[in-house]
Amino acid sequence: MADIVFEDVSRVFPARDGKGEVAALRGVDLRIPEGELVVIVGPSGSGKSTLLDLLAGLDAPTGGRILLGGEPVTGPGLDRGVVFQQYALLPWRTARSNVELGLEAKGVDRRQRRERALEHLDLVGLSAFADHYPHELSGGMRQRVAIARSLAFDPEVLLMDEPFAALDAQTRERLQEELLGLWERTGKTIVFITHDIDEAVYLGRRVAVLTARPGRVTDVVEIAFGDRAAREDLRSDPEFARYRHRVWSLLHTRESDVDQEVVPVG
Ligand SMILES: Nc1ncnc2c1ncn2[C@@H]1O[C@H](COP(=O)(O)OP(=O)(O)OP(=O)(O)O)[C@@H](O)[C@H]1O
Repeated sequence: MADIVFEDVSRVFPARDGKGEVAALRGVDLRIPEGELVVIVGPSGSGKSTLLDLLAGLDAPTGGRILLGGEPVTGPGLDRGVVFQQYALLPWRTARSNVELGLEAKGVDRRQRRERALEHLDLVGLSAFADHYPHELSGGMRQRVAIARSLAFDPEVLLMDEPFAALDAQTRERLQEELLGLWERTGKTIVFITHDIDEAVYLGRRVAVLTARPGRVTDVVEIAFGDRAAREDLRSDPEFARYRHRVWSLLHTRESDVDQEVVPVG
């Protein structure tokens, strides 16, 4: 089972002004079962991006360890696809050719690359735009291409760092809906980072709440709406408001920890 386990994970950076240290994460414990959609929510500066970078293998913890399928994460790998806030598409490549990128790295032959790219563009509703360049696409479409690119090389885990934050509200809601559909169809493990409580409650089957810096998981809220499809406007549902309040309360419990941001050394 490709479960993800954070065991007492810390990440301390040297302060940018050269004086002391910044503890971005301290003692993070979290288990994410395979196939789960987990949202990690936390205030600005609580170490959300740091946590995702560690899981992506783009950075290493200064304490504790992260296991994926029982193996410690020691660097980036094709078992994890990452989608960032900025689309990170290559402007000189078409949508299809951008989706093919990861497949090239995997050594997939040309014909299969093309097929897989088109299949995944279809999955995100962009078949008709395969030959368009990023500048010819809207923000939402570009982010869909980025998602298709991450899924095309069939990673076990999809890591998403505030992927919809730069989009307008309507597009964001549409992409949230699409992401849920994608998750149901593909059964991928998805770790989604956001600072937006509504987004967390709407998407997450479990919402892990980080304290203010240094980030630590205070609680994991299980979200179970029963029959989502039966509710026309889930966000207006009283149950949604209750979950929202629960997460909000957890986010506001440990703000005094901000004082610990800089720890002098020596
Ligand atoms: N390379 C670095 N060097 C020094 N400090 C860093 C470094 N990277 C992150 N930090 C600090 O670690 C803390 C957590 O940063 P991080 O970007 O992970 O938070 P975040 O929760 O993603 O914030 P936001 O929601 O604002 O993007 C911040 O105080 C940040 O300044």
